[in-house]
Amino acid sequence: MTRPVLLMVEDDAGLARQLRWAYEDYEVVIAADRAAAIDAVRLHEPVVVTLDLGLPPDPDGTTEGFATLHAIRAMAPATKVIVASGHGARASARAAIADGAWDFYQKPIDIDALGLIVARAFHVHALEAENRRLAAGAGGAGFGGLLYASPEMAAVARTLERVAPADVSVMLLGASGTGKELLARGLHNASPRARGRFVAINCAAIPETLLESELFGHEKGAFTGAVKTTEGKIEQAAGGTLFLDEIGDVPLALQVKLLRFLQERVIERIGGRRSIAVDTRIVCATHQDVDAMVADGRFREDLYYRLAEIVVRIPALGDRTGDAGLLARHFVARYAATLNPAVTGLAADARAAVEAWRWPGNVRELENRVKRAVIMADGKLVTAADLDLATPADPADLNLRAAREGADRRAIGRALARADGNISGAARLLGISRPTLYDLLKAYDLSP
Ligand SMILES: Nc1ncnc2c1ncn2[C@@H]1O[C@H](COP(=O)(O)OP(=O)(O)OP(=O)(O)O)[C@@H](O)[C@H]1O
Repeated sequence: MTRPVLLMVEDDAGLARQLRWAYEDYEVVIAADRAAAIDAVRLHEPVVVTLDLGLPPDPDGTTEGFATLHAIRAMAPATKVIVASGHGARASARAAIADGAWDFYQKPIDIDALGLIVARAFHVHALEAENRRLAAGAGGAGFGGLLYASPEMAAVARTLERVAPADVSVMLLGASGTGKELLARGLHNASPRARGRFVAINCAAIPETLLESELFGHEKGAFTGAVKTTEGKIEQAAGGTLFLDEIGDVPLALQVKLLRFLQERVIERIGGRRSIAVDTRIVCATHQDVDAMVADGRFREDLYYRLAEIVVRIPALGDRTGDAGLLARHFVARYAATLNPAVTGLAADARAAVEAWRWPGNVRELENRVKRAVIMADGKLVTAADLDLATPADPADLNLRAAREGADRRAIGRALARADGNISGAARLLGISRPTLYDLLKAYDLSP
C-alpha cells in the first residue's frame, strides 16, 4: 500500500533530515522554500502540509510563510496546512489560522505532539472527503446532496437508510429549509425503486382548485380548458416515488380522495371512468404540527396513519452540533468557485457568528446568506458583516445562555420523542405545564 504524502516545508536542513525519518506512516516530502513547496503541492497533491512560517529570504519574519500559505490555499483549498509558530509568535499563528491554516504547533518541534496533529488532520480530511463524496451522490451511496457531521443528522440518515428498502410510507417532519426534499430524494435513490421516477409536488404551492387535477390528472374535456388528456403526478410516479411536500396543506375534500388511492391503489382521472392501478411509494413532508391538525379535525386521522407508517423528525439546523460551520464552508467553496473566486474562506468573526446564530430558516437561510456574502465580500475572507450577522457579543454571556438553551432543547427533544410527539405527555415528563411547553417550543423555534 502506498503511504500518504506529508509535505513538510522547513528550511533548516538539519531539522529536515530528522523529520524525513520521523513518521513512518507517511511518505515525508521536504521543501525548503516557497517555490519548492508549490512544486511539491503540484506534484504530490498532499492532503496535509506542515509549514514553517520563517522561510528564506525572510527567515526571521513571516512574509514568505504567509505567501506560501496563500499559494497552497489557492491551489488546493482542501489541503490542511499546519503552521509552526516560533516561541512568542502566537499572534502570527492566530493570523495564519484566520487566513485558512488548519492548526498550528509550537517550535521547537515535539515529534510525537506534531504527529498527533498531523494524524488528526489526515483523519478530518478523510471525513470531509467522505462527506463530499456523499454530497455528490457518488456511487448512489448515502443520501445524495446531504452534508452533515452531527450525530443528530447521522441518526436521521441511519433511520432513512434502514427504511429505504422497505415499501413503507414515510412522513418527514421538520421546519422549512431543513432538507426534507433532499432526504426524500435520498430515500428514493436508496430504494429498489431508484430506477423509477422521483416525482415531487408541493401541495401548498398549488391553488386548491388545481391540486386535484395535478395529483390525479384529467381526461380531455373534463372541464373548461382541459384540452387534452393529462396524467397526474400520482400516475407519473408509477414504479417510482411520489413526494407530497406540505401534505398538511391538502384540503379535507382532497384528503378523502388521497385516502381512497392509498387504500385501493387505483386512481380515476378527473372526468374519467376508468380505474387505473398505480404502484408508487409515498413519501410526504410537512412543517406543520400534524398531530394537532389531527386532534382538531383539520387532517384525517385515517389518512395520517396511511401516510405515516414511519415518521422521521428532521432536527432544525440550530440543533445539529457543528453542521452550520461545515455547511457554511461547503457553500463558501461552492459559490466562490462561480461567483467570486477571490474568496477563499470565512473570517474568524464569521465563523463565530455562524455558530452563534439560531438559523430560523435552516439550511436554506444559511445557503442564501453565504451566497449573498460571497458576492458582497471585498477581501479574501467572508466576514460576519458580509453575512449580515452580528458578531457574538460577550462570549461568557453567550456561552451560558447557549448552554441553558442547549440543555432545554435536549430535554424537550427527548421528552417529545418519548411521548411520541404528544405535547401533554411531554409536558408531564418535563414537569411543566402545556402552555409553558408551547412557549418554549415557540421560543426555540422547535416543532413538536
Ligand atoms: N444537509 C444538507 N447538505 C447540503 N445541502 C442541504 C442540506 N440540507 C438542505 N440543503 C439544501 O438546502 C436547501 C433547502 O433544502 P430542501 O428544499 O430539501 O428543504 P425542505 O425542508 O424541503 O424545505 P421546504 O419545506 O421549505 O420545501 C436546498 O438547496 C438543499 O440542497
